[in-house]
Amino acid sequence: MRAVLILWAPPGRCRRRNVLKCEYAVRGEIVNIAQRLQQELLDKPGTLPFDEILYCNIGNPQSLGQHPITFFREVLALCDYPSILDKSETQGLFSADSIERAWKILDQIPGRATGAYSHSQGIKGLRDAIAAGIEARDGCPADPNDIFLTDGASPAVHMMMQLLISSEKDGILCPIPQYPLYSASIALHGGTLVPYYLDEASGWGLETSELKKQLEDAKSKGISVRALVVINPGNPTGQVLAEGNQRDIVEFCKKEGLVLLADEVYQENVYVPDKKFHSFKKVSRSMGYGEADISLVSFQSVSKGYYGECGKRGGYMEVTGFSADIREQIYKMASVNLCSNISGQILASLVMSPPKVGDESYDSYRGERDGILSSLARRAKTLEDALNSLEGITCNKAEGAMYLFPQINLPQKAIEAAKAAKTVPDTFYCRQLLNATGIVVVPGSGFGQVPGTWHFRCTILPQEDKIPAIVTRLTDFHKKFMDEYRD
Ligand SMILES: Cc1ncc(COP(=O)(O)O)c(CN[C@@H]2CONC2=O)c1O
Repeated sequence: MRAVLILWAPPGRCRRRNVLKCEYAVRGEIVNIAQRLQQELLDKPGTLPFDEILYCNIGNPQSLGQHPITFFREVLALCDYPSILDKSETQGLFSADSIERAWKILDQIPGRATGAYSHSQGIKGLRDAIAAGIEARDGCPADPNDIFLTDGASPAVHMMMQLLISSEKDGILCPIPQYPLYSASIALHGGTLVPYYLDEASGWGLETSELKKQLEDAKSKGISVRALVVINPGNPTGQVLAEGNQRDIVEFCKKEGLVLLADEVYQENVYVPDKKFHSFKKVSRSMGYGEADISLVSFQSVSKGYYGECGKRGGYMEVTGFSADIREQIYKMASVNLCSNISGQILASLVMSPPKVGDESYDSYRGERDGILSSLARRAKTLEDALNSLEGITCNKAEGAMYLFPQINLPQKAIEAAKAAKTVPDTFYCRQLLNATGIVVVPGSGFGQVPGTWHFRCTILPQEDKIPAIVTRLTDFHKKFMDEYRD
């Protein structure tokens, strides 16, 4: 059964209240304190117990020293300044296949101008390349007309929330812990977040019994649940779903007529040998479900993976299983923003259609890609082991994505001290950690957690030579903190 979207919005919804309700902890209170401390380090060197701020709050790899992929940047440079292509010295500066790919892309852009508006879904030739990449990944057909290129995955998520939510009676099932883009977008659009709790004891497992329970609970409160968000690999939790679990989720959405919003921005970030990324598109088609059976929106981004091109703002949503009139509304929404930026569009096509075996750049591309991913896997393991060695901390493995999300069993004295400081315990801990070490992490309360449990999220992104210092500073701080607040 296909999901039905209500495209009518009640008059007088208080948008100002929605803005006030909206929160985004990844760049919240702790980061604001860090930026003040950063200025203090500049203004008054030597006055703080550390000499640099280590930003472990945001999945922003290149801000922490990760290099971009050479082939991607060669193609971008050539596309943005095509007259280089006519110069004889270019052959010696750029690989033959990046020159060839740049010509191919420019021939697909009207006027060969990356400064021109494009089709509101994105340049058709680039969507062809992305669709081909999806087909190569999944082994099932992908239609370029189902692809909407966006300025990162974030605006695509906002667009879908705008379409799905018409009042606070419209609910969206979201994982807890969740990436706060979802809670923020649902708040901004005046909807209701319907939580389903991931099971920390089973490595952040997603049980369909929990989905059913939360769905029924929402219905009993008069909430009409429209969609189910799944983030796979998970942020902040780092789990990679087993294919059988994904089949159960597809079955659940089909049975309940829910739109499946599959956030797959970490699809290239899988670090454990016993897990593999399967797209929900591939899983649903392998179950024999097609356009008429399930409404599925798959999100991808150029911000993650091994490319980490966060600032280029590229990504897409693949929209399948919606009726023509709803597709028309989605296109209308996209057209209001005219188009996404062309560099982001080009990058999204390169991410989904990178150099192949035999291409001149393949070996260097493969070396850069594997080097980054193997380093991320090592950093994840080192930090996971360090966290698990600390008193009162348990940390599930980061099977994928870019984060660790340890649980801290805080002494009652620390909980009382947090209350006295008019803050919640995990924020109190993160604030103390920052003030003592310069390490910036995000309190678990910014992602949601089982009431009475406390966590923080730390990225695995600082370069490997920085990891020992982070482990040392964190370990020393934690020992002192636990001694100070021991019951
Ligand atoms: C699960 C998930 N979906 C979407 C996005 C948005 O990506 P775009 O850059 O394409 O809009 C992010 C970004 N990750 C945020 C940003 O850094 N740290 C985070 O947790 C994310 O983690």
